[in-house]
Amino acid sequence: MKINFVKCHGSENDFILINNLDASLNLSDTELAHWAKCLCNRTYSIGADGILLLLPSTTADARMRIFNADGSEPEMCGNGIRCLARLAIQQLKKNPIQIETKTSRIQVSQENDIAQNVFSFNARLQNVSFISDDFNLISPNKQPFINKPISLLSSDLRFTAVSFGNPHIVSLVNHIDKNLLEQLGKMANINGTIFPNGANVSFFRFISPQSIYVITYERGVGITYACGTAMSAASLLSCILNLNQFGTWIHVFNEGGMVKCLPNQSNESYSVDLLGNATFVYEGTLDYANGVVKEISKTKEFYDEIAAYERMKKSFRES
Ligand SMILES: N[C@@H](CCC[C@H](N)C(=O)O)C(=O)O
Repeated sequence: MKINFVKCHGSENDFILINNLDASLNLSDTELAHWAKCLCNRTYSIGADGILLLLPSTTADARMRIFNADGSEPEMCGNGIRCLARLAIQQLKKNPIQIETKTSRIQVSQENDIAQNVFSFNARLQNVSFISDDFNLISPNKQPFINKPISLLSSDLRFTAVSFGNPHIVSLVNHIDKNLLEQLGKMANINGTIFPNGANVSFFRFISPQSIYVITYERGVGITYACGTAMSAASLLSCILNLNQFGTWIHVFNEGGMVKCLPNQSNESYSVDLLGNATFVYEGTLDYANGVVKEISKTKEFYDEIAAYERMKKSFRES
């Protein structure tokens, strides 16, 4: 069986995107988890932070499933949904569209390019919550956990817990210490002692008004170039901490580039528009037989897109 895929990235958070809109591919959850572990391996296979599946939906225009590199299935992926949106909008010839995720329905749209020839998409993240069963152990009284210490993680940092479907804790820091982030990320994801289902852990730094930097230890992956839901969480927190203002676009820089976030507050409900690239790197084919991937080949490379994205990144370094 030959399966086509697209290697793509959002802020260099990279994915293997499989179009199964016609439901012709019938893989069990165990097989998909196994595929994610094998295909995301950067030493022996394609290499990626996760696999994305574009599927038909009965409640929206399309459905997304994502599997992390370790085979776990998270609820949501902000960078991934932009890549998936690109393929779905192309296939369905409709813009905007609604995409069903594990816990929500998200409006995605193609927008003006954020930089010349950098295909750009917006995801309106509305299922934002400070209360979630994922935070029961740090907040047994089910109160929002905002800018407070988590003694099991650190004696001096303060964290805010926020769910975008998937659980995040975010800390404002003056200096980014990647080793510390990795250490805390690992601690937050062992044994379910602090978070029953693990959590994504991020540090963010204030650069200037409307400009922050975010780095994330992703549950099920490790430190990535960027995490879309984490950047949305950090931009929201920057407003809560009065560093930025609701209703104003924030440039969120990351190891892999930049996205723009627009945090909004209406009464007690929050949303974040996440606008950024969805870059195709190459198309390829997997030859799959008897439960084993026999051969992986590249069929088309997107050199122009890769170059446009590199130019965008270079322009940040120069400014
Ligand atoms: N990279 C993603 C988040 C992917 C899921 C995450 N690792 C989790 O387990 O929650 C993003 O861009 O949001």
